[in-house]
Formats: sequence, structure tokens, C-alpha cells
Amino acid sequence: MRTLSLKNERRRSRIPVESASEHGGSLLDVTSLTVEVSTERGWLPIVSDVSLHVGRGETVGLVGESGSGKTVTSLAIMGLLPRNARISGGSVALAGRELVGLSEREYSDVRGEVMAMIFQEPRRSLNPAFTVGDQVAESLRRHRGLSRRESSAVAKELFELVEIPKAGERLRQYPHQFSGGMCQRVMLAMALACQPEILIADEPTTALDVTVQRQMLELLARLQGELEFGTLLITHDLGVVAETCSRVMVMYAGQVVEHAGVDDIFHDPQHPYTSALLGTVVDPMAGVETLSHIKGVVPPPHRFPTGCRFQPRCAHALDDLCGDPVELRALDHGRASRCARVGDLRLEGVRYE
Ligand SMILES: Nc1ncnc2c1ncn2[C@@H]1O[C@H](COP(=O)(O)OP(=O)(O)OP(=O)(O)O)[C@@H](O)[C@H]1O
Repeated sequence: MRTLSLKNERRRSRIPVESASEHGGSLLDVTSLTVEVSTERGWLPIVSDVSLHVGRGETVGLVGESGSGKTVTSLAIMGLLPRNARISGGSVALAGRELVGLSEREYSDVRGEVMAMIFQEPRRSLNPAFTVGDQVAESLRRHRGLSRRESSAVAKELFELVEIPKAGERLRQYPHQFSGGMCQRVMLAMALACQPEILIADEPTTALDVTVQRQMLELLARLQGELEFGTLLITHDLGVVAETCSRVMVMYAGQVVEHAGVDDIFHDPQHPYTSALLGTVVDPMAGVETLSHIKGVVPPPHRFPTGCRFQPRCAHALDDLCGDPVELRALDHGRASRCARVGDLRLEGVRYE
């Protein structure tokens, strides 16, 4: 496993995290996570009973249309929910250590030291008034307790790691001097500054053009191979999932409706929503998305159906079977589906090489 150099580092962790091996393999364990928001109608669940696991060096995809609850799930894991939202049930454990209930200060240490996140709009996370080098160095000083001189040296090393050419020169530049792809590399450098065990990447390539997208995915894959962090990759792009993930969680209206290994998801989906999502992909390898849409939209939380939440949009729904809440049912190959008709249906997948 590659680690960034830095001999005299003074780590400040107030919450030491056990090694994953002590804990039995999985690094991030989210169990029955439920998140509510405060509305005029009272507290409403927007994410219900979500469980997922990410192991060392593994990339797990979290997919679903806009509004399905992917971002809320990731913000809850990171302890970054907005003020009007709260975790009302379940657990988020990192290498066995429970994170739900930590103080803001303790969570901030976890984010600085073991878990990091990159977003779709990297430029928004950078301060236009400071050079990117200052921002990376500041993060290093705060989270790793480095001196000014040490942090400058490591910032350069991080820029080289994420393949920003002329690293020394670029560190002295401001965010507006960077393209979208380069800004995302800066964010990645900042995320890696804390040598995270888990990286949460929320649509990291969506705002980039196809060539830059591919370079970013290749970079992420290389770094993950070298540094062995686990990645939770949030995307609506199944092409990206096909190329990068080993396992996939499919979310709809705040629930996981299917999870499986990536091959099963593509070749043998077990939920009509997954199959419908696959119908929107022409060529997963080229990452090209289509023309075919699933009719309708994801309902807002106050309109979630009481039975199967996908029922109003589902071509296979039967009133008598799908009108009651559906549990996530375990299937073979370690997969699971939340379809009341699972087993009766032959759903279409897609082939990819
Ligand atoms: N702070 C909030 N207050 C009220 N509702 C919210 C809040 N945050 C999210 N929601 C609602 O929760 C649902 C899930 O939103 P979320 O952003 O997690 O979806 P998503 O799958 O990440 O979509 P996208 O791909 O567009 O980011 C949506 O209906 C959204 O409007």
C-alpha cells in the first residue's frame, strides 16, 4: 500500500479508528440508516432503512435518478446534513466505530483524517480569494498538524500524485486559473491530504467532458489501487458504474431497491427500476446516455406511495401485490431486491464487455 511520505507527522486523532482487519474486513458499515427533514407537515423521512458496506480498496456504486436520496445518504455518512435534516435511526460505523452521535468537532476530525468527500462542482468548494496551494496547505496544517514548510512540501507531493503538471507553479495559482477537470484534481488532492480510508465521490465526473471524465476515472482507479482507500461512488451514470464499481446499490425514493455485484446488476437485474434505468444506457463502456427516459419522476418525500414506491411508474406493477410496503428481500449471489414480484419477472438487462 502506498502512503504519502512525511516522517515527522503529528497526527491529532481524538477518535482512533481500529484497523479494518480487527473489525472483520468492511471499512464503512451503514446499517438501516434513516434520515428525516423538517417540513410544514412535520418530520418526513427522505432516506429510509439504507444499509451499505464498503471494504478496503473497493468501489461501491450508489445509483438512482435525481431525487432518489443519494446525496442525502452521503451527507449523512459524512456528518454534513443540512440544519433541517437529522438522522432518526440506524448506524454509520467506520472500521467498527460508531459515528452517529459524535459531536461536530469529533466528526470534523473523522472527516479530516479517515473519510473525505469530493463533489460534482469542485470550484464551489474552493475559495476564489486564496491560491489553491494555500488551501491544500491549510487543510494539511489543520488536519495533520504540519508546519508551514512541511505542508508546502506535501501539497506539492499531492499535486504530483493527482497528476497536476508543473505542480510547484500551479500551487501558486488561484481557482479561476484551473479548468473544471484540474479543479477536481485539486479537490482530490485536498481529499487525499488526510490519507482517507474512505472516499465519498458524489458525481465526481458529471460536470466534466467525456475525455476529462475518463482521465479522472483512470486517476481515481490508479490512486485507489495504490492507496487502497474504499470508495462510495455516487452517480446517475451507469456507464461510470460499469467501468469502476464492483458492487452497486440502486436507490429509489429514499430506499435501496436492489443491490448486487456489478455483473448481476447489468446482466440480470432483479428490480423493474434497475431494468428501467439500464434502458436509459446505450453504451455503458462509452458512457453514452440516451434518449429513453423512465416516464414520470421520482416523487418528493411527502408523496411517497405507501406501498411499493416505484409502483406508479412500474410497467410490471399489480395492485394486489404492490400496494403494501415491500421489504428488501435477500436473493442468491448476495444480492437483494425490494420488488414484490421478484422471481415472477424476467427483466431485461444489458450486455457490456
Ligand atoms: N435539506 C432538505 N430539505 C428538504 N428536502 C430535502 C433536503 N435535502 C434533500 N431533500 C429532498 O430529498 C430527496 C432526495 O434528495 P437527494 O439530493 O439526496 O437526491 P439525489 O439522488 O442525490 O439527487 P441528485 O442526483 O439530483 O443530487 C429529494 O426529494 C430532495 O428534494
